[in-house]
Amino acid sequence: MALKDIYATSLSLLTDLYQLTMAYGYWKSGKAEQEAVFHLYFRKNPFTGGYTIAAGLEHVVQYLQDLRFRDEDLAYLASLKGSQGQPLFEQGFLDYLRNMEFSCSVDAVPEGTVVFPSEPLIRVTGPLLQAQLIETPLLTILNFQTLIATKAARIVDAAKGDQVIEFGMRRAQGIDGALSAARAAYIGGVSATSDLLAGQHYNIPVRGTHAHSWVQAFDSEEEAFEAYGDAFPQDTVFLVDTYDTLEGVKKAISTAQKLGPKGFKLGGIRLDSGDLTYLSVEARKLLDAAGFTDTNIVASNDLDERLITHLKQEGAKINVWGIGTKMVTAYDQPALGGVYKLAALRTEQGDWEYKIKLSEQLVKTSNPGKLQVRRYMDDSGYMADMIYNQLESLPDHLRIVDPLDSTRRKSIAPDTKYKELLVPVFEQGKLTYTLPDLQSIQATAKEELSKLHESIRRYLNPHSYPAGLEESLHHYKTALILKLRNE
Ligand SMILES: Nc1ncnc2c1ncn2[C@@H]1O[C@H](COP(=O)(O)OP(=O)(O)OP(=O)(O)O)[C@@H](O)[C@H]1O
Ligand SMILES: O=P(O)(O)OC[C@H]1O[C@H](OP(=O)(O)OP(=O)(O)O)[C@H](O)[C@@H]1O
Ligand SMILES: O=C(O)c1cccnc1
Repeated sequence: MALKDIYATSLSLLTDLYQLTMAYGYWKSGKAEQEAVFHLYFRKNPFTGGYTIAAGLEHVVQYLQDLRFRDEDLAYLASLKGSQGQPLFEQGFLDYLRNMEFSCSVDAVPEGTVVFPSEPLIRVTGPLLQAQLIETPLLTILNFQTLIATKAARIVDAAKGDQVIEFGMRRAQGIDGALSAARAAYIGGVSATSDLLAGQHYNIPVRGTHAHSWVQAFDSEEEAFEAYGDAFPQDTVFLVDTYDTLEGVKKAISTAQKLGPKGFKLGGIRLDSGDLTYLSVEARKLLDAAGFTDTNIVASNDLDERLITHLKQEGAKINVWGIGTKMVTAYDQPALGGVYKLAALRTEQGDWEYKIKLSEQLVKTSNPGKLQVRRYMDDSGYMADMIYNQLESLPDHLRIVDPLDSTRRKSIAPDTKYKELLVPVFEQGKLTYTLPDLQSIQATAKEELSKLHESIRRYLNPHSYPAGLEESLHHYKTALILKLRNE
């Protein structure tokens, strides 16, 4: 199948084999329709940071809206054989899949929202078979986009108001790695991408300069700049480091002076190697001395939030940052590690039975119930988050238990303002949520970050934001762990 056709077909098989074998097992044992609650959450903020930006929900919605097993999907499943050559799945099960319509309720945290460990980004309530089947694609989509949106937000924060352009496609982890990263990076706050496919599909502004090969293709740097300037007289950026950076800056200036009378405007110069502080300071002096005071200095070369911060501290005169590899590959944390866990099952009597996954490490033990996250705030910003079980009534006096030290508890004063993070997205399979456009999501992320204290946003040893379990949920969880361990 041609590459372009893969993404054009059904994504119903975008899941692990074990989701289908479990689905078959649920169907055979009569558990397929049993009502279940699953939560998708992560356990640690990425990049040893203090926050995470939720991203990817729009693609989850599109995937779920289109979740139907077509003839070609079922034919493939019918072709799968066990070790004895017998079909893996019975025809009756394949017929069940053919008629299956997505009927779960989905609640999710809107894209661009800041989130913290253990908080459900998505909650799925519905038939066990369906709610299980979608685990892998939901994780695939949200883990990656959330990771990249967070990385981009850190980089944009380090750039302190300078423009950041995403240049990563060539170094991304494959085609969707590039496309999804461009979308997520935009949510995280970059101004533009060099990726035209992302520009076309996601309406992200596109920007670019030129490569070293452009300069190499001419007999001299002057000729190269002049030809590019002739072709693009407005806001052109010349890459100046092909041979000798400061000589390149001088040639960019003389070209701009030569083409000026024809209406040419030098938008910027780009530095892509060498000591970026020294070169940007010297380049700024040359540009200013020639009257090009509003010409931008763009820098690229394996940059990330740490290097940008260093360069700024060193006094670099860079005001536009081109960031590729380290943003789209989420350097130096290649995956978010989000998980999807069963938290409640409805019994035959109609009651909810809460479920937990035990682990030697407390942070890896899942949370039981049907969870919601309440975020408390005052006029200066966000104060604390409380994860609670919506199926139980809340006590009058609310306290949040620190997940890392259960002796530390934070009382919530009555009448403290709050919002609930999970909002309805699908009600029994029907989409009830209006998807915001990407520009609004980017604005949401910016506003959300402004509500976090600076000490939580800093990239080095940030303060941890108070987020934990509501006290009665904490007690229930502890009792359940003890009961299961004793059993
Ligand atoms: N002043 C600086 N302080 C800290 N790091 C810097 C500074 N200037 C550049 N860097 C970073 O140092 C790294 C290596 O740059 P270096 O100059 O050694 O090689 P290079 O410029 O990539 O060489 P080339 O691209 O020609 O192979 C890059 O990640 C670059 O962003
Ligand atoms: O450095 P990044 O953050 O990944 O940004 C993207 C890089 O892509 C281009 O490099 P190119 O492919 O020409 O290779 P280079 O690294 O030799 O410059 C560009 O000049 C940037 O350096
Ligand atoms: O337009 C640019 O300057 C660009 C695009 C992709 C990668 N590096 C640079």
